[in-house]
Amino acid sequence: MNDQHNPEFKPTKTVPNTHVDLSDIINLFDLEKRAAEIMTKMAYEYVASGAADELTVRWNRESLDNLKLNPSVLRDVSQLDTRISLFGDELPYPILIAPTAFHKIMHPEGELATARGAGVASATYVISSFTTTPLEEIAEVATQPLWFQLYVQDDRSLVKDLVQKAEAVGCRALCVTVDTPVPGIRNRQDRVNFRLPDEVKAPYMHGLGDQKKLLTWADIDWLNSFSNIPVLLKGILNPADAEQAVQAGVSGIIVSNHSGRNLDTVPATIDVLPGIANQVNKRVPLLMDGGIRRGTDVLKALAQGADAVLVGKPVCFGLACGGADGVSKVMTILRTEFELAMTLTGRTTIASIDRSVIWKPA
Ligand SMILES: Cc1cc2nc3c(=O)[nH]c(=O)nc-3n(C[C@H](O)[C@H](O)[C@H](O)COP(=O)(O)O)c2cc1C
Ligand SMILES: O=C(O)C(=O)c1ccccc1
Repeated sequence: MNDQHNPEFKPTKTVPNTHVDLSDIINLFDLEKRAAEIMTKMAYEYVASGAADELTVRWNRESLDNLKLNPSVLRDVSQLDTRISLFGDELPYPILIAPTAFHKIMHPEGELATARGAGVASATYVISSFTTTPLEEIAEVATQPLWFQLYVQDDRSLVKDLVQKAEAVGCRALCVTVDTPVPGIRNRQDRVNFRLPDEVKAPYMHGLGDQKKLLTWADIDWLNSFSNIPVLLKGILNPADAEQAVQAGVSGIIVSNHSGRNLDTVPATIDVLPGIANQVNKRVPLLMDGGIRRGTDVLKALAQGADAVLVGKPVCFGLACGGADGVSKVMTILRTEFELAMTLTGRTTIASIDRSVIWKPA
């Protein structure tokens, strides 16, 4: 979509209206480089940074890189089926847009551009509690399933209202983020004195810093008691918590370390995934995020037990560089790479992607 031809497009002073030529963007790493050149320093540092020494940020990538693939040859790979079913919806491929905050600091059209890009790419978009656009407006432009990510704030009656609003606009699932009782150490954000520009508002949130009544398992029971949509927990990193989540009756689990943005030195998500997958044993869908940048990463995550993955930072960079076009480009690049990875490893269905895809020394 071209901004100039979009009747809803209103330039703001929030971010420069940079619309990059996306034709030289071949992969998701190209996009991050381009984003670093065109985003405001504050927005770039917000998106790109991790907690403290960023060891977990690095490990997410290193552990994915260190897994090697084990192709099977001479199989008929002329027909691929990449569809999955999640909570009654069919997704054409197993990659979702992770919830990320403050899209209007990345692009003037903010979450509307993200929703439009998701629509073009046939991707499910998980809206952040820190959306800078009202849910109704996002729902109006969305053509693919929306999910909602929930941060539980102290005022539980407002939390209930927000869940009900998400349901009312048609969100299909609720991802309750459980890894952020307090914000992590964000040295790079502190150095640029990160704050929202005055004209950008997150209408549903009153900040994370003032959470005094901490979220506990009792709150998950409470959410389950009234939510009419499936409740997933986002930010699980060990089998014991995954087991407790299943016992609590959640509908799904997202293995996540918040892209290494919260507690530095927790392990890479791809490393904890197999143990959690063994524990959960397919009782509920298992999703994973953190460092997914290549189609082979998606394949590896599915091989280690995920049913689907989410991508965060690349979508932010795509949004910054090209609004809806940039978002759809990110998803389409990853989808295309994933299909190639399936073809070249001889796996034509999602069900056929198991641990045998990962190479092991004899
Ligand atoms: C800029 C940014 C903002 C984020 N905001 C949220 C948020 O509001 N809620 C949440 O649950 N996770 C948030 N996350 C974490 C993502 O949902 C996701 O777990 C993570 O980004 C996935 O890793 P990746 O970015 O390496 O793909 C954010 C991540 C980034 C990069
Ligand atoms: O940046 C984040 O990762 C995040 O989840 C968040 C969003 C808004 C405010 C503080 C943290």
